Amino acid sequence: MASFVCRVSSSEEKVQSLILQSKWSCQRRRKRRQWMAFPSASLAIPTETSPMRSSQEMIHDVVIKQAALARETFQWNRRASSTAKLSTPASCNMLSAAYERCGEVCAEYAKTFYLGTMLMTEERRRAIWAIYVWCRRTDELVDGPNSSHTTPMALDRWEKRLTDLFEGRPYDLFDFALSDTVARFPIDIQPFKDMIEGMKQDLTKSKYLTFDELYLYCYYVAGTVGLMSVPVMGIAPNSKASIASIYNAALALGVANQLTNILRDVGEDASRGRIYLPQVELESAGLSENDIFEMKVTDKWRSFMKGQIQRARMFFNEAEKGIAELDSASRWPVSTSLILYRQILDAIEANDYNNFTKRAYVGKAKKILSLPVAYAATLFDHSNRINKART
Ligand SMILES: CC(C)=CCC/C(C)=C/CC/C(C)=C/CC/C(C)=C/[C@@H]1[C@@H](COP(=O)(O)OP(=O)(O)O)[C@]1(C)CC/C=C(\C)CC/C=C(\C)CCC=C(C)C
Ligand SMILES: [Mn+2]
Repeated sequence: MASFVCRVSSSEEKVQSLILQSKWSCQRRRKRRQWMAFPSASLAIPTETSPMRSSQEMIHDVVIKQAALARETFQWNRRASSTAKLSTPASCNMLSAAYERCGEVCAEYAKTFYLGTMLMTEERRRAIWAIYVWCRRTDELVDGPNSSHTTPMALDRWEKRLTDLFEGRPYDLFDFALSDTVARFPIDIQPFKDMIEGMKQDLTKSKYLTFDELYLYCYYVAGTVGLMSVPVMGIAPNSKASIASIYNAALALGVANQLTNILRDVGEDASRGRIYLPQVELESAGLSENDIFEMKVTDKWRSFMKGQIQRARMFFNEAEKGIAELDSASRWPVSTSLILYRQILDAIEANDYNNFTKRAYVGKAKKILSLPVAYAATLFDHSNRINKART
């Protein structure tokens, strides 16, 4: 990963601080939304007695804000995009080179995903590459080979750099591509800031007490990707769904992916002293942290895992409903990525829930087969919805 790992500027700039926590600490109570029911009582979110707002409520506010911004700015940005294009041949060449490098990074680090982007229009594909590279670099700050040098202050500087690129002051070639992307599409900075917040949390937090805590983490590091991507993927002009419901589906896809990542990597994470699985749920399944560190697949573990897998699948189902609402050219790649990721859950089952020492893996043949399956799913679901709307 060395070739594109970012170096965060060492200047001691003071950065605005993280907005969300203070904004979210307001005690405004509102009716609790139970939009995601849980498969068993032991997985229910224990928020009813808490005076604080649940993660779902707080994230819901972000989704509503993103949806409103997208509605307001879509027209404006489309018009602005013609002026966002750089005029001199030299800067045009540099921009093409910047996007090309983003594409190369994608192709190198996420082959299947890169293939998916080849199904999109050129403008969208390049934008998704630029977002991908920024996300990957952000993750590398806490997970990459130099992560031991990453401090919260370094992440503050990364955030300052983000603000700069959003204001048209990119720092390097990759930032240049993203800076162009955010000028072309109605993309808000908040999900990017939230991803940085999640990475900060990862530096200090190695345990999650409740699912509500884990859900917030999943939003930070993955749900945000859904919110960043929708403005690029585009919404079908004839979609009857509300923008907020489409953003919710995108959020659900990110959360589903991250929960799947967590379930796949239990052993690997435990060997780094990390347990993402909610402690309260482990306890009510009769499991302790030590059971995880000892990495034994017992019946208790299998039954616990069944519940966790069921919940991840519910998020995938929630996400699936949104795909038909996306612009037609974006449905296939998103559907492919959903089907591929969801198969990791099947692979955990096929490994008899040994996610300690066996990596759940989706083979090449299955991956290739997923392409026509995803294509058929988008055709079928879309026509189904159109027919429903007609009747
Ligand atoms: C309506 C509807 C369904 C719209 C679809 C919206 C959409 C395209 C959602 C995308 C969701 C998505 C792919 C989320 C990524 C989740 C993810 C894997 C997050 C990873 C975090 C950290 O995890 P960890 O460290 O445990 O994992 P590793 O071992 O390091 O892998 C991430 C690594 C954060 C960084 C995320 C990325 C690099 C992926 C960025 C992807 C995109 C910008 C493109 C998404 C587009 C398509 C076509 C799927
Ligand atoms: Mn990572």
